[in-house]
Amino acid sequence: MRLIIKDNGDVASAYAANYIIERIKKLSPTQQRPFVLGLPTGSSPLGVYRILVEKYKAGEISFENVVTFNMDEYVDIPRDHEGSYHSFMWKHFFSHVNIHPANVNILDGNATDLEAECVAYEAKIKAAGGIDLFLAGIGEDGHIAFNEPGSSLASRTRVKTLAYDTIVANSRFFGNDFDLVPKMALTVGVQTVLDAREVVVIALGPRKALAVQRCVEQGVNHMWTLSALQLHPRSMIICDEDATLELQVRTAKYYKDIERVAQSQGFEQVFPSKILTGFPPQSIQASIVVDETQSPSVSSPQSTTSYLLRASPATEYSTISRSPSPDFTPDRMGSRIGDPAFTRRLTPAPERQELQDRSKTLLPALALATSVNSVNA
Ligand SMILES: N[C@@H]1[C@@H](O)[C@H](O)[C@@H](COP(=O)(O)O)O[C@@H]1O
Repeated sequence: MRLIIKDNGDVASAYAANYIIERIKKLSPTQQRPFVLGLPTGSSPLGVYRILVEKYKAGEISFENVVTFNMDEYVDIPRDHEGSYHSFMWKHFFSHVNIHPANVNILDGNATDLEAECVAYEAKIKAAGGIDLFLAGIGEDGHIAFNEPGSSLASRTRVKTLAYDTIVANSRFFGNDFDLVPKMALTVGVQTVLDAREVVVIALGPRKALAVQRCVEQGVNHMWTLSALQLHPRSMIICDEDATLELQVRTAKYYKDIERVAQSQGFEQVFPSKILTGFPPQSIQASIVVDETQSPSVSSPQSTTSYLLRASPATEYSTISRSPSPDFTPDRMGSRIGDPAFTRRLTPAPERQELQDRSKTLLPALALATSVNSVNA
């Protein structure tokens, strides 16, 4: 996972927007092979959308051949309600660029069969060739999309009950009236996000600092679902200084340092194309029976993390060419070293030997003491 730390929200947003633009341009999308972009809502991506719109208006980028999939939508609020994610996306992004409305995909929180809507959404993502880049925000509790604490890290698009903290945090979009915030949402799953070829997260402000710390410095944990990105081969969190406030100084410095090196090596904006076509790793590919035409490539994705997150033991990694670990080989270091001290320590009953050793050193001393005493007497 890369962590890009910028001085403030504007610089971080510009970095994210430019990154997305570079990625779209690099792919040179066509109608047959569009760029598939996953998108979030919330206040964090607003700066990114503003810059994307500016760059579009300046003729620097076209969304003609871009297909989008939004992360989530509330259940049971009218599509044209100003708090709906449909309204949000058209207001802040879609109506300002040349995207085809038919290429915009947002979950329908008013579908009569919500489960079927979720299943169809996953199928639609797959039919589009998978998501090239998922832009995401982050909740204060570390959620990604609406994958609240405790969500399965293998989850897919589904109906989700919102956490109390999220309802409180999002009440600002509903006139600060807690009761007006929908209590349910449709959301892509953690695994849906992990299946994207690339994930870019924007995290701004001190309210996100604890979540960033948990997700970057601590382990993969379903209570901070963004932490699952640690399993993704190409994920990146772009944040401002305020969002790093809970990180150790050492961590922030480390990420700034390696980014400087990456920049000097020409890796700053775009990964070398061979990385993009080279996963899952050769070792995994070789052991999986797949139709050659379905082999992972830019146009036909196959996520490494799907394998990593599989519940059954991983069998993809061959152990044939690996020598067994010395830890499991019955061997006595003492017999190799030939030092009597080691041999002695490795006897089957060390306590008894210790007694024997002690008696060997104690008895002569005792004998000496006895003889001195008898002389003094
Ligand atoms: N479902 C969205 C998330 O996708 C978003 O990341 C989060 C943070 O929003 P903000 O950026 O406004 O803090 O809000 C909502 O919960």
